[in-house]
Amino acid sequence: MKVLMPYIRRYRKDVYIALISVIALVFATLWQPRLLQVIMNAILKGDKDTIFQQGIILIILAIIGIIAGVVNTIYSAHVALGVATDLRSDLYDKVQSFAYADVEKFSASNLVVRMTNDINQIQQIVMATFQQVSRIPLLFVGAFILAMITMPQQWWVLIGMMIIVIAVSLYTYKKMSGYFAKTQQDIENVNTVARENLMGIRVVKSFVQEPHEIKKFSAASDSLTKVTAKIGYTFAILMPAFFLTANIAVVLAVYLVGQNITIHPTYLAAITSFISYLMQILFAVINGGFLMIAASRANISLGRIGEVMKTDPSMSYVEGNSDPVEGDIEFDHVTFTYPGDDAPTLRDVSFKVNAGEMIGIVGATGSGKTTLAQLIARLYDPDSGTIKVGGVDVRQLSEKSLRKTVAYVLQRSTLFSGTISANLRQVKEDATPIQMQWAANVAQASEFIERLPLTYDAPVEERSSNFSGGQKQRLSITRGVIAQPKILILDDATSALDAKSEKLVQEALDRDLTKTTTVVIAEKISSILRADRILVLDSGRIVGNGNHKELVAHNSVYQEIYRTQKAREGARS
Ligand SMILES: Nc1ncnc2c1ncn2[C@@H]1O[C@H](COP(=O)(O)OP(=O)(O)OP(=O)(O)O)[C@@H](O)[C@H]1O
Repeated sequence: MKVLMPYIRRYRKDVYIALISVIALVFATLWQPRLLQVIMNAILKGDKDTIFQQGIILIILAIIGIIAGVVNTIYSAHVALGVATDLRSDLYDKVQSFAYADVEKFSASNLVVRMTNDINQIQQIVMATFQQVSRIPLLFVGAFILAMITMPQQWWVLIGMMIIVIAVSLYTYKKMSGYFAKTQQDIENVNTVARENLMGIRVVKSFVQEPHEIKKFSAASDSLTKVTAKIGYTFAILMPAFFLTANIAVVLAVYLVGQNITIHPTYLAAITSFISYLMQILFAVINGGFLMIAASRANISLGRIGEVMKTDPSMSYVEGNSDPVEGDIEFDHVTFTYPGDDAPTLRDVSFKVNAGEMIGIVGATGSGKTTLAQLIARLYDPDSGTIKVGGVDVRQLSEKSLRKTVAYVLQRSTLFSGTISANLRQVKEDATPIQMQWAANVAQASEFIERLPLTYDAPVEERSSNFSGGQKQRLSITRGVIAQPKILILDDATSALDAKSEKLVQEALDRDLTKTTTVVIAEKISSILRADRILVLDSGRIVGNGNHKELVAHNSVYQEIYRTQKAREGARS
């Protein structure tokens, strides 16, 4: 609730209107049976004046009720939609402020569910709160008092019905809370399975994994179906049970009153009014139950949203200069462990790279190459040691300055849906067509971009599905070089290019980005032969630092990798 109150306060005016309209609505609802009673008695007496007068008041009251109901719904919706929109936007901003490790901790699909499904739950409860919360107690107490006034001798029928209905409601509420918590968890599981499947659809298809994937999805979906069905069954039993209780109360009241109706004809009007109040009490309890169930569901959602809102980004940046720094890189005794891991992935790593140099990083799979690159871009901070870029500790650089200095191109390129130029302008807002063309030339992308009907304004579909793997990599490199960064990290970023294109990219980088420090992580040694220096990683340690010739002559790990690759190439040719 603490999370929600500041958001609700922003809509004070709408809240007041919603609450005032509820009071008008309750008044109209409660007063109508009373008026009916007066009119019925007047009919029995043949008092036309009273029938006419009270009839008009009854119509006015009904109109007031309708208007108040509509106004209440409109303003409750204003508050609910406003709160949900603001909360969603703040949640999104919060997630944007997260470090990479924080997003990994929650998982992307989990955060998506929190931003969509959980926010929807909250929207619904806020709406229900301003429609029902003040209405239910007013209606309940008002109907109870008026029922007692109308037929005081039937007090025990009233109390009996209330005890049964409230007891059943409380029991169901307790049971339902557990079901709703499980529903939320199951929705998340279904989302995770569906998301993983759809993101990896090519792998699923190519490895004929559909039956396995269907089984996985069915398990998650079945669990959700089961718990949803349990909720449905409980409601299916609950509603008729409530109405049965109310009907028994009505029959009992009618039976008891009916015996005396000839002696007291006014009882006829009173019993009609009494039954109306009984029904209003029943509706108040049912709606109260629904509200409690929705509240318990929303409370879980609120907790999940609060958890994200309360999480401080595990990494913060200093404010300050947004200018890029020079391209030197220095690792000084850097050790790094992934959050939650026991053993470090990088151990006591030290090396220096001068601005403008090209360095290659090689090592067996899992040796820590990507991790090392991620530390240069400060996606994580090391456990110990320092990383300097342009002579400054990366922790002392503003985020803008670091992003302007370091461009990181990944093997699995992520382009955003929109257009090619919009993707390039994400890195360089004021990129001109000539600059785009230059960057595309470096990445060997201009040839295919210029064949597209809309060239640089060509659309990029979701997950860039309208481009081939090689084209995606070229576009990513284009985006990486467009701002002429001081440091360019290519993390296996040319793996989908053929040898000739890869060579052309390398030559263009040498020719056009002479001042840029290039860090190339490559599986193939042929990709880094021309590097000024090559770092050899083995189980998170640097075991070699030299050029190709030196390493081939003296470094056993490098020799092993080189030999294995040569043998593989020999076998292929
Ligand atoms: N986000 C993560 N959380 C926990 N452990 C991780 C994470 N990312 C990588 N690792 C682990 O760190 C080790 C090094 O991974 P890294 O990706 O740096 O290796 P790599 O040398 O780039 O491998 P490859 O050549 O296969 O890309 C691996 O054992 C990997 O399982």
